[in-house]
Amino acid sequence: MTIGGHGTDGVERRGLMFVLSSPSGAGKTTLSRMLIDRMPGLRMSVSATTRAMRPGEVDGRDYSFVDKATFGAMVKADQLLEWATVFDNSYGTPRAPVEAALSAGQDVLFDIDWQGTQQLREKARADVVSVFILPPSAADLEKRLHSRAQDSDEVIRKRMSRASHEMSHWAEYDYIVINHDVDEAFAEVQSILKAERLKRERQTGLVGFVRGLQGQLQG
Ligand SMILES: Nc1ncnc2c1ncn2[C@@H]1O[C@H](COP(=O)(O)OP(=O)(O)OP(=O)(O)O)[C@@H](O)[C@H]1O
Ligand SMILES: Nc1nc2c(ncn2[C@@H]2O[C@H](COP(=O)(O)O)[C@@H](O)[C@H]2O)c(=O)[nH]1
Repeated sequence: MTIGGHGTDGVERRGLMFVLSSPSGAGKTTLSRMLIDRMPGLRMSVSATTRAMRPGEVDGRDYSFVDKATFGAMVKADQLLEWATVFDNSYGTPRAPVEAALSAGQDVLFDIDWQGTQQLREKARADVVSVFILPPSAADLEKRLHSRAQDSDEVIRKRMSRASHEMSHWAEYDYIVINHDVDEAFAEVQSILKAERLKRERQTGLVGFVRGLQGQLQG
């Protein structure tokens, strides 16, 4: 994957793939929206899905809502960077927008499950930074799924019964954030992104930058 661009300080930097995963309802969509609003240089990856649109969701913003045949054709044409079946529906990351954003020096934010994270890691290990969001308790998780008021009781039951399995993948992630308070969790996730952007190996323009500084000192 071709990755490169300029950091906000003008030093060339490799774009990174910032992944948030969690059991359903722990808060990754909420945290993703806050990150996109408040962190310049970060683009959301809009997944394709065969699941039905929820009230308030917008096609092309929250997901690209496609039928099963279209999703199958995208898989066949290798248009998805990763894909998985979650809660009986297919979800996948369209490849082209991600590659375009990374090539333009932007970081890309993914709200995907553990299966997708594993696939991204296999493809671009050095560029993936993964964060697993945990709920403070099972009771809070259930309350959040109900308070979102977008899924039937049957769907919520399914998601609660999958939560333990989803959570069993926590140790595969680089960072773990417990989402007690949304502002605190946001501050933690934001700190991770800021620190990862400054990693020496990501700042590919540093050699030239430091040489320039040394030239100024000598001249
Ligand atoms: N720290 C928090 N305290 C209380 N409620 C929260 C907190 N974080 C998120 N919520 C609420 O919990 C509900 C679920 O959050 P959200 O939709 O972000 O979860 P999610 O992990 O993206 O779920 P899914 O995987 O199903 O998309 C939302 O109504 C959101 O406003
Ligand atoms: N592997 C992928 N998982 C994805 C993708 N887009 C979303 N998801 C995950 O699916 C579940 C359910 O999402 P919901 O919007 O129906 O609540 C959640 O864990 C998402 O993170 C994707 O492109 N690939």
